[in-house]
Amino acid sequence: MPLTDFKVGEKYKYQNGLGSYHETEAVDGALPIGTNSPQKSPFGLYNEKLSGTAFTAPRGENQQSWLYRILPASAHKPFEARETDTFDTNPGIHDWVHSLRLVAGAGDPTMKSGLGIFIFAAGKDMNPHEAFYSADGDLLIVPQHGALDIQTELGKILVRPNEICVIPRGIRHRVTLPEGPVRGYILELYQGHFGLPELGPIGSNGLANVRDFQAPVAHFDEDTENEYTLFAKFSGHLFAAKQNHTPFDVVAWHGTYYPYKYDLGRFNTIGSISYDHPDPSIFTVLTAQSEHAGTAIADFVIFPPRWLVAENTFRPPWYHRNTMSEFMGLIHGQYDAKTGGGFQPAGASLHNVMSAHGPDAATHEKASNAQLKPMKVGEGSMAFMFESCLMVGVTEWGLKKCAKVQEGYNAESWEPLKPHFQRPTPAEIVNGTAHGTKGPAANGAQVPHYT
Ligand SMILES: O=C(O)Cc1cc(O)ccc1O
Ligand SMILES: [Fe+2]
Repeated sequence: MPLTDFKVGEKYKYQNGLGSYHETEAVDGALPIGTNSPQKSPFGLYNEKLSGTAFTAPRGENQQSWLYRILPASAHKPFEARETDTFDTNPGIHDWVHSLRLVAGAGDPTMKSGLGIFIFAAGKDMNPHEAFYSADGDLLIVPQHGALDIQTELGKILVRPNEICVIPRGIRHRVTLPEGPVRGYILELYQGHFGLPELGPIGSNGLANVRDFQAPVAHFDEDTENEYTLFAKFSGHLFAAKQNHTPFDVVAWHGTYYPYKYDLGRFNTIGSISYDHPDPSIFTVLTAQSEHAGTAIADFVIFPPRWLVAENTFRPPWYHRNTMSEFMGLIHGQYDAKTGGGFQPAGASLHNVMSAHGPDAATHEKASNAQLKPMKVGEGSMAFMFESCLMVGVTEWGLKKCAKVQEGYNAESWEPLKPHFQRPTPAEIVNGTAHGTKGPAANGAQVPHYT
């Protein structure tokens, strides 16, 4: 069910549409008309451009916004290196910035290539006089527990479990926790940007619909008295700079480069209404394509509650080996390929390039004997996958320090699988009854098959 049906109040206001040109002003008349960079902007604001792509990127890809603010972003003292891996000075309770743990990744932010996957678990608000940005990439945030109140330069966003948000590279933000501790996953995209997948024969609507993505409206604070600390993640390292004014002073903005949120409950899920289990690409919410069309640096894929009606079909995911890597997480409920108990909410799995995987033994047993009535799977459940064409390496933290690795994963999932093969008898072959199962023949038609 969509979450965003109920009112969240005046504090959060959004404009709908992804890839759209948006414009918003917190004070009427703050956007200059017919010019981006007038000699003097309305109300004495500074003009500032924020580029999300090279100036010369083709129009279809170009992303940039114009910000009209009280002081420009450059008005800060020099950055100094801060602890990167050692911020655990206050054990157990971290704010957003210090809660991010790199668990896996591929590539290198200095080359603007690849991605990083983080787990976060924060227990306290960021200080009111702090802000953070990542120069390394776009942050796709998937909360699993608790709400994130994210004040960005471009406005405020509330993100709860079953919603996601994207904060593009460079956008300053501050995270507070209105409902207490939070936990979740982040995919940081070091190259390109997320967009919607092509729909092909599906047609002009379906999957995640454009209008369900929400960008914030402009919101600004006025403070040129207090000292602020600006944290930056740059090439995987943390830096901090002081400034004597709030970074959240953008009175109006317009453009195509902005943060946005999406309620996963609004996803229009499509599946097989005849037979066979389709590829999970039909569940892609957002994709970041490599230069090779159809091959993603990162796909964000979800497994929402849905009806399964396929006839004569082994309905869970098939056993498979993939040239892509598959990092999965569970927001809530149970994933239909893992009913044996190993994969829990807030957990994660990684099936790297060519790692053989599929339903665990309990799921196989159940699904291969189930009566194939229409059935709803995933009720109250939401699993997701970060799928990448890259080989994803696991960090020292992911392998050891987190101390959460499920050592018996293979043993519990697939080693209990039993062979069921029965060689046909010569009589069965002669009688022509040894052809295996026939196709679905839902309408009684003969399905051709060959021996
Ligand atoms: O491995 C997984 O559980 C993810 C997955 C789901 C699916 O329905 C088909 C392929 C696939 O990799
Ligand atoms: Fe898979």
